[in-house]
Amino acid sequence: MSLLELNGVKVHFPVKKGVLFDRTVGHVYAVDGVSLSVEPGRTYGLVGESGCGKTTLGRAILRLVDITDGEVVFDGTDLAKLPDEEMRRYRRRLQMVFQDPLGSLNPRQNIESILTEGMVAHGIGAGQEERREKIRQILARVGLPANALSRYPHEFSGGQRQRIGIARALVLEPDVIICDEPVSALDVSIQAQVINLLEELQESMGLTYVVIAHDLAVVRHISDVVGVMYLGALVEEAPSDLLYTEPRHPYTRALMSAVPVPDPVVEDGRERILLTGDLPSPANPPTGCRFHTRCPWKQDRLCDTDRPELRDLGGGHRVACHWAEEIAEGKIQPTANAAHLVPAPRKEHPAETAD
Ligand SMILES: Nc1ncnc2c1ncn2[C@@H]1O[C@H](COP(=O)(O)OP(=O)(O)OP(=O)(O)O)[C@@H](O)[C@H]1O
Repeated sequence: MSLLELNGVKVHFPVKKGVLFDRTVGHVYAVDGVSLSVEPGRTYGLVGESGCGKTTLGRAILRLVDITDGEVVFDGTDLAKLPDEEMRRYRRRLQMVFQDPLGSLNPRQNIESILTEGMVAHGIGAGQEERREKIRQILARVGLPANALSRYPHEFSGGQRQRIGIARALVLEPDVIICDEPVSALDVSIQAQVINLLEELQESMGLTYVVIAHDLAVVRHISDVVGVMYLGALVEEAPSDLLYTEPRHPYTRALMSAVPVPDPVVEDGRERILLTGDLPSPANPPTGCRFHTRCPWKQDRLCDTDRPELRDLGGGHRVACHWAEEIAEGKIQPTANAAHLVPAPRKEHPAETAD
């Protein structure tokens, strides 16, 4: 049974004009009909280009933005329709860790004050001493010294500040943590440490994660299931390894082909898809399949008229492309009008030439 289920979630931001910004002249379709589910204790990774709606979707789960339509079912309750008063009871159980730890920590508060704030608001801990003890335990769990309590955010390194951000979520004893680009502001050498910490905490505390990131390697490593977003919609979803080895949507294939592979043997024969053209505006998305304006496999039929829904390919693999099977079987060849396929030159390997 899933702990978190999204059904047709839409977040449309009104575009206002006029002297008083009182005239709605259109909408930004930031999230436009996303359905997915997250199992308890597992990690759902969300990837996609900047502006595709990942953060807005994360914020919608926590109801930090107004949900235009759809359901956000958490532990059997649709949060989208809950009155604000009742939503408060659920807030504690769903927390967010942000990309920029410094920007999300008040520089004038010491760590104890930052961590205590949410506990007081949610009635956790009987008094100051009990809360302090809990904070000490959590700081130890995230690998920070106990003397961090009286220090201020600027006194810590980027990686330590992200640990503080994680501790701030953990003191509230959440079930779900939405991690929005949790390591992209950190040095590469520190990224692995924070990812490992998130994994350890998940294991020991039974946490459920939604990890939002543009870095495919990070998402692959940490996620059980990965969803790929393009212009406000999921275009593909699969168990992590399956998605990376058998991407079926042209957009996913393009994303994957842009990731450098350290193994030169793999690199040689690899498909390279260079997407041309800008990402269309979410205020004016293309008709039909939203990817058709940049798709190397675009067909004259269906692509620009019918918006594809996610279809089940089996094994938890879902794809929103009319022609996914034909493309995979090589029955449809790429056209060069919207993107170039650049097959890498096949180099000879010593193993192949040695006699
Ligand atoms: N409050 C808002 N009002 C109007 N438009 C918004 C608002 N918040 C986000 N948007 C727009 O919605 C779209 C999706 O933004 P979002 O931040 O969710 O994308 P993202 O995939 O998380 O990108 P990034 O990785 O750059 O954060 C963008 O076009 C953005 O400009």
